[in-house]
Amino acid sequence: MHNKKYRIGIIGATGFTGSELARLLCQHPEITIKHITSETHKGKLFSDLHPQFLGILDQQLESADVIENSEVDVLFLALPHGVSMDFVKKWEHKNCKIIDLSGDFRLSTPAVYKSWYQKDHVFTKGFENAVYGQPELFADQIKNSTLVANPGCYPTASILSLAPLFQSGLIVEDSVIIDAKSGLTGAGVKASDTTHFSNVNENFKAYGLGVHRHTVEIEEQFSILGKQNIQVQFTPHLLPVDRGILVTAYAKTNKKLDQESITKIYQDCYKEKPFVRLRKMAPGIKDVRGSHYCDIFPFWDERTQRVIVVSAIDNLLKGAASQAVHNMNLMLGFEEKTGLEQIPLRP
Ligand SMILES: NC(=O)C1=CN([C@@H]2O[C@H](COP(=O)(O)OP(=O)(O)OC[C@H]3O[C@@H](n4cnc5c(N)ncnc54)[C@H](OP(=O)(O)O)[C@@H]3O)[C@@H](O)[C@H]2O)C=CC1
Ligand SMILES: CC(=O)N[C@@H](CCC(=O)OP(=O)(O)O)C(=O)O
Repeated sequence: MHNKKYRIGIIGATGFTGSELARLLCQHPEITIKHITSETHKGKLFSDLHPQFLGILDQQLESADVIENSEVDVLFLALPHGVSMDFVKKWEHKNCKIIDLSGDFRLSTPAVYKSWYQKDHVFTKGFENAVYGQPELFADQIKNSTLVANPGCYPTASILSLAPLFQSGLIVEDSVIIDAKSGLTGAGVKASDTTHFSNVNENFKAYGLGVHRHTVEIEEQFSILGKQNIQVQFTPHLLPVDRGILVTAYAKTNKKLDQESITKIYQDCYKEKPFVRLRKMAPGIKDVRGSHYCDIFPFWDERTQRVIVVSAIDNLLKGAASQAVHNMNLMLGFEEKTGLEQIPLRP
């Protein structure tokens, strides 16, 4: 039997992204799941909570405190923001790599974090080491890092939609509008008024206008790629579906393009990126559901002289769990596609 060398732990395994991580990692050829934690359900079997794992991962959920002295090679934090930072603080001096799925280490400074998350950061030192884990853009830094800040779901779809044009210096500063829609699992496993069936079913609404924390995450990454200070207008919407994010991004360019030239820019940027697929027409969320793909269609609107880019991801996968596994593959030196080649699930 193939010897699975690397041991991993998932803190917060009962949540939506934690259980998606478990699903992917159960089938990963190089790792073994050593610990899965839950505070609310410690002592129960994972498969009692998530029956889809029956006979596959009948492992006991432990309290995160109990595993503090255990050794793992990679620790995934699938915890709410504001909670993850405590665990990074506790684990960062140990000989393990940490992949944090929350927003706690994605931004440039503790001050920026405080202004968008309305919370003091308890582990500001982590900002010095954290690498923004967008594998298509920062693979070299990710390979050498010990702390990866896994990108947010809306930022993943938004950043990949316009990165080629920012890298080419073609975007007119402050012309970017991002209209984004997410399925309900983006809101986490805990029920709330927002996620109540009758508030979501057959409904569709915008939220977080002008204040959503992903605005600054997207702006910071565009500013790095475009080498200038970028502001974006970002509006998220809640879709009455389980999973999926669709982004429609609009921008002005400082040079006249056409469909052929814009297609070429995207082909050049993503030619060696196996999980970005360039489409010939606007993708839908079902085209990527259950997979690690980000499907993108860049369109030049000759009439308005604007670029319109549509991108689609699965928020729980490319927007969270599979992106975290992609980062792990880079950090541990595996082939980047290992364990990530699921074909999208449709209809
Ligand atoms: N859902 C999505 O599409 C995306 C989520 N993310 C981010 O990933 C992280 C996880 O998201 P998601 O899986 O949706 O969240 P969930 O709310 O579904 O799950 C979070 C888990 O964290 C555990 N938890 C909560 N509070 C504590 C605590 N104080 N100490 C220890 N464990 C705690 C809970 O488990 P228990 O009570 O069993 O201990 C819970 O199952 C979040 O930061 C989120 O913002 C990022 C991109 C996309
Ligand atoms: C639909 C929905 O509610 N989505 C979440 C974002 C998803 C997410 O988890 O983002 P972070 O990792 O940055 O917290 C929201 O808007 O708050």
